[in-house]
Amino acid sequence: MMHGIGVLLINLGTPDSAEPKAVRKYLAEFLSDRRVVEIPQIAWQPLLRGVILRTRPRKSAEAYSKVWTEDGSPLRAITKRKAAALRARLGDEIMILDAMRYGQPSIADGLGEMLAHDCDRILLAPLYPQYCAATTATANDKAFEILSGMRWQPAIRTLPPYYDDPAYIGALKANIERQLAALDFEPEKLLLSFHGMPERTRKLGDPYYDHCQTTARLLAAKLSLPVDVTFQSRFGRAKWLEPATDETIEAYPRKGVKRIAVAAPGFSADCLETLEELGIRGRESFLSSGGEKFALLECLNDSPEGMGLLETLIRRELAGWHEGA
Ligand SMILES: C=CC1=C(C)c2cc3[nH]c(cc4nc(cc5[nH]c(cc1n2)c(C)c5CCC(=O)O)C(CCC(=O)O)=C4C)c(C)c3C=C
Ligand SMILES: [Fe+2]
Ligand SMILES: [Fe+2]
Repeated sequence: MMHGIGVLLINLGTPDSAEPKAVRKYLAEFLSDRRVVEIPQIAWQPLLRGVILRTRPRKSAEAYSKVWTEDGSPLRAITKRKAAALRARLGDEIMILDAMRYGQPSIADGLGEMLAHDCDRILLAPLYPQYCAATTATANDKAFEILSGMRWQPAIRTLPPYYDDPAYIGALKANIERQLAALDFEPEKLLLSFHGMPERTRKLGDPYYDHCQTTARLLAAKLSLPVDVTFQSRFGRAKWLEPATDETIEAYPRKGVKRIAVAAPGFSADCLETLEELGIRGRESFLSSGGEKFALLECLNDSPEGMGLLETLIRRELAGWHEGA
C-alpha cells in the first residue's frame, strides 16, 4: 500500500457519564459552539453560564440516566459499533475510527492516531444525512482547526450530505418496513421526526429544513402508510422549525389517530433525543392523551440496512484513493 487511508466517522457527542457534572461539561462545550447557538457571545455567554448551565445539566442528566447502557451513552456505543462493523466490511488496510464533535473520543485524538499511523489521506465522515451548519459544518470545522496547526497536512475529503441518495432512502424503507412488519399492531400513521433548529437559521440560508422535507417526500413515496413530518427537541424561546413533534403526538388521539409508529430518519444512531424524548416522553404523552398503540422504530444504527448504506457511501467517497474500494 502506498498511501495510508483513514476514515473518521463523526457524530455529535455526548457526556462521559449521566452525572450532572459530566452533562454540564458536555453542554458547556456544545452550547458554546457558535455554529450551534447563533447569538452574539456577549449576550449568550452570561445567559449560558448564569441560567442554563445552572439548571439544564440536572434535568438532562436525569433524562440521560433513563437511557444509559452498560456500554455508556447509546449515541457513543452505537457509533462505535458502526465503526467496528465498517472495519469488518472494508478490511484493515483502511483505518476506521469513530469520533465525537463534543466530548470523547475526540476528533483531535482520532486524527492524531491516523497521523501516527501515516495516514496521508483522510475522509471526514460526519454522520448526518441532512446538512446543517450546526452539525455537519462544525464537525468539519473542528477537524480543519486541528490541521491548521500542522506544517504537513494530510489530504482531506468530506462526506457530502446524503438526504436524497437512493441508497439512503432504500435503507430507510427496508429498515422501517422490517420493523413495521414485526409490530403487534397496524399503525394508522408513521410520524417522521427530525431534530429541529431555529427558524431563523433556515431564513439565513441553511438547507437543513429542505433536506429533511426531501428525505421525507422520497421515503413516503416508497411506503404504504400515511406519513407526517415534524421537528423535535426545541431549545429556548425562539421560534423553531414546525410542526413540533411533541404537540403533534399529543394532538393525534383527539384527531382520531390512536395507533402510531415513530421513526427518526435524520439520526444515524439512536440517542437521547430518540430513546428518551420520543420513546419515553412521546409515548407517555400519546397514551395519556387517549392514544392506544405507540411504537418507536430504531434508527439505522448498525443494522444490516444501516451498514449497507454506510459501506456504499464510504466506498464511493474513497474512489481513486483506494483501489479495491
Ligand atoms: C441549542 C441549539 C441546538 C441546535 C441548533 C441543535 C441542532 C441539532 N442537533 C442534532 C442532533 C442531536 N442533538 C442532540 C442533543 C442536544 N441538542 C441540543 C441543542 C441543539 N441541537 C442540546 C442542548 C442537546 C443535549 C441534550 C439536552 O440537554 O437536551 C443529540 C443527542 C446527544 C446524545 O448524547 O444522545 C443529537 C444526536 C441535529 C441533527 C441538529 C441539527 C438540526
Ligand atoms: Fe441537538
Ligand atoms: Fe488499499
